[in-house]
Amino acid sequence: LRASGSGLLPGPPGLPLIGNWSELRGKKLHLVLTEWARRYGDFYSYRVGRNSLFVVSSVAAFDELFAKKGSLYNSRPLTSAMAHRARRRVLQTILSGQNSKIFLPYQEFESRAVLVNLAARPETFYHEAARYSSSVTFSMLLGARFETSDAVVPRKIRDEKMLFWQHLSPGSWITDWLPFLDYLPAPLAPWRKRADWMHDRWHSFFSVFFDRMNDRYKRGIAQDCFLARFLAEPDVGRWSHVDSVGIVAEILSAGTETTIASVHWFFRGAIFFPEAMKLAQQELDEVVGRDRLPQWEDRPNLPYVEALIQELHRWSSLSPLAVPHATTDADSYRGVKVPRGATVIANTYAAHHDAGTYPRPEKFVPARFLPADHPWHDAELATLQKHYAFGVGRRACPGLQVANASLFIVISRVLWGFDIRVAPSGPPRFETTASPLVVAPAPFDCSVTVRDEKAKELIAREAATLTPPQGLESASVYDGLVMDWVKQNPL
Ligand code: HEM
Repeated sequence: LRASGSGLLPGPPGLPLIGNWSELRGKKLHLVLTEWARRYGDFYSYRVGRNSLFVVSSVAAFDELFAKKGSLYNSRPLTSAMAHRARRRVLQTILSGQNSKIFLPYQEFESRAVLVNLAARPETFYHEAARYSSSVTFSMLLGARFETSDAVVPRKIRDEKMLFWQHLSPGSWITDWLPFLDYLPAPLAPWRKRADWMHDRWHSFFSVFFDRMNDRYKRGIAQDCFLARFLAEPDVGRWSHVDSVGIVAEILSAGTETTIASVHWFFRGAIFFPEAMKLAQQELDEVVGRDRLPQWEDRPNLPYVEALIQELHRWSSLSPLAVPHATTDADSYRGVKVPRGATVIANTYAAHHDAGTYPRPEKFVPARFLPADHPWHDAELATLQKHYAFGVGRRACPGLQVANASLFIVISRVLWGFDIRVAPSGPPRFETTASPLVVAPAPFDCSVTVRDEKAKELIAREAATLTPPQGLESASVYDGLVMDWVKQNPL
């Protein structure tokens, strides 16, 4: 316990000057913070340099701080580019409510393409997940789609994102969110130069997409897409290049990798929890039958598939620490003083893996999210029927509806058409990718086979008739531009 205002704040003791830095270096931050939550409780702080970070790790504390005291706990640390209010408004307008329906034709079409591609080359399922999610976001934002699962652009976006986080953080990404970076003199803060370099690089990379569309718009040849509509707004002139490119960067980086990771976790879950997948297939066969694919209209009649997606969010916890929040004013919680501008991390991974809240948390059991009157409802495991995968409080993910629709249509169709089993080489080891904000399974093998003759026939018919929604161009137009950019911006 360390003194904090009138209270004593639990947390790991750490060393003078560097705080807990050395305990975090090279480790997966969410795992260390979860271990500390077990030791120090659901509200503790740790230190990096002179700065204290507060970690909140239980559903009760999420509700108390991010919901009840929402006006105090839902800002972003000042260094975050995401703090931009106007940008948030635009993003929310595009992504939520009725507008999220703009994505539906793309999700509809691309999920059919997934079936066709999986039937032809089942071993590419890992890349196909990336093609699907990238195509949905690119179609909406830029009016372009990826035809093949080995496209260069989604991989480059991911590489740049990894680089972004690695370079902004000397050892631990969270330091980017720390005000103390700003106070250290330059010789003690070599990362600041790197951070500037990385911000410039990030902006320059996403300008490739923005500038091309801007140019097409000016020449009157832009296809209908969100970016073209944004450029047509009367007050667009008030937006700086940095902010406009920032919208493109945020949608491409926040929207794509998360959905890709979800689909990867789904395939991994299917290998280890076949009984859950069998129940979903049983429901699909009863509700949809074997003569057609699941459609949007089926969604309300497929509660088990819906529950499977909720459980996927909880079980995977792919954004384990959400995005750090900051306080807008000083507060006191459980007798502990939380200063104004403090970084507050919602450890949703820890909450999702707390056996008191979600019994047997390591198990993938969709039945815990089924309504109580459903015959497959699992009363023993169903204590809390909500999760925090999209973050906490007012800052929660604006892409929630888009993401859930993307997942519903692709997961219901894949389960309708395919069996997913352990690969002949055996079950995959547990390895995750190193990205700090999004944790995904590293590439792995599994066996994906068409379920029956009905599925085979229907997918063959799809293959013969599938045509993309009108007005979309091939995203390969960006391949050359992105590769030229890579050449001009070597590491
Ligand atoms: C499985 C899919 C997804 C997950 C698990 C997810 C999760 C999250 C989380 C945890 C946050 C931070 C919330 C907080 O601070 O408490 C976030 C923010 C955000 N997400 Fe998502 N997300 C997903 C899909 C998407 C999609 C599809 C889009 C857009 C097309 C999107 C756009 C954003 C944006 C723009 C923010 C930043 C909002 C802000 O800073 O105010 N996300 N997401």
